[in-house]
Amino acid sequence: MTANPVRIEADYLIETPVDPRLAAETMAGEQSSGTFVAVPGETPELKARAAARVESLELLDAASAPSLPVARPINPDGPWHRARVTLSWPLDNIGASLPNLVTAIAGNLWELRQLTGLRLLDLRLPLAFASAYPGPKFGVAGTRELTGVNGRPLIGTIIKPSIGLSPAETAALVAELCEAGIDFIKDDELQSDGAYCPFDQRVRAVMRVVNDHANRAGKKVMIAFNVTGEIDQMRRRHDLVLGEGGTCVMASINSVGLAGMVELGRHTQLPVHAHRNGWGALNRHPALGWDYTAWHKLWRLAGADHMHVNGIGNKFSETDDSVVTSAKAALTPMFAHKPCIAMPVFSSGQTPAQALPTWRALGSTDLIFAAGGGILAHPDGPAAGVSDLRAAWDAAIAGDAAIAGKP
Ligand SMILES: O=C(O)[C@H](O)COP(=O)(O)O
Ligand SMILES: [Mg+2]
Repeated sequence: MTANPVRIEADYLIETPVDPRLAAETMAGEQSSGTFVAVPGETPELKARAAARVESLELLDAASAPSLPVARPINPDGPWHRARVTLSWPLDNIGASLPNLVTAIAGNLWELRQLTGLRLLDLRLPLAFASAYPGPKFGVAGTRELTGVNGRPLIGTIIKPSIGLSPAETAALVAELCEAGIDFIKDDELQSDGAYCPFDQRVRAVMRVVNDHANRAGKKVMIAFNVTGEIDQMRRRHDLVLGEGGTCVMASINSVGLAGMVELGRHTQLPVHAHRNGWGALNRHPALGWDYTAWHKLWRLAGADHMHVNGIGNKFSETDDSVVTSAKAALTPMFAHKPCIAMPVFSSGQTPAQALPTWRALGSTDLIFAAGGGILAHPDGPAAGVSDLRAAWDAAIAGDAAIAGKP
């Protein structure tokens, strides 16, 4: 059997009380043909075919204490070396399969007692993944075409209160926002198909006002309806949105999982807005979990057209640098022939004050800038919230910092 030379690569930050080279070899072994002890069948031929490999290891500063607990610590007094490690796997171990990719690059290795810290930083996938998965069907260009917005970000909001409004109340708010000139509105991720705001009734009520407005004003506002659910429900909800003339669906990607998102990505005839709620559990501790740069590639391949990246000066715990790195990653091509660009969505405590710093940090207008409280809590009402945000972005792009800083 001749080994296929095509390999998957993943970069990690590791922290370990053992020799980092040994720790990296343990990761590679555990995640491919090895286990805690040599087994007879792991022949040199089998290893040549199936073993993961340590491609590179760069020593970094040591930690002063272990970042993560270990029940039976090895070398309890340290030192805890840190290193950047690249591992590779033969593509043929798993084929071009996103769910199995996650098991290979991000499976049991989180639990290894040889590691007191492990973070997956980035990954590089063979072209077979580009062929096997849909990727975004609309991306930036398709979203701009559907909304008619060019040369500036899409100005958006989130229905607030997030939950509690009836379909008629939701539609009334949408009508007001359409009149105010908004480009994009999304359901909050907490709003799905509850008893007092059923999905079907909400879509019909909202699309009635969106279509009316489009007929009168010639501008169809993009509404990201939250279709999150089981796979059949998502397909059915998507079809309803499409049938009512809607132009976007939203899914909570951690809730529907990779298989759910892949199926939605294959089925969809509309842009898919990917809400990343739950992300904090995968990212918040610096010595554990994923960097967005690695993680978001899974969802882009699965079909995410819009990817949430938090926002500058957000209401959560993420640094501005991390937010901007994520947004730039979403706009960086994954494959030369299939870039899979996803439009970054800045959302979380956003107001007109963040327009200028966002523009300066990103240097691109290819984003959705979604302000829930930042528009709907405006003292002069939602229409004033929309026009202030639009003015802040226009001024930022035109270089007028004074107006862009207006609260
Ligand atoms: O789903 C979202 O993106 C958030 O609910 C944002 O809401 P905010 O703009 O009020 O923080
Ligand atoms: Mg929300």
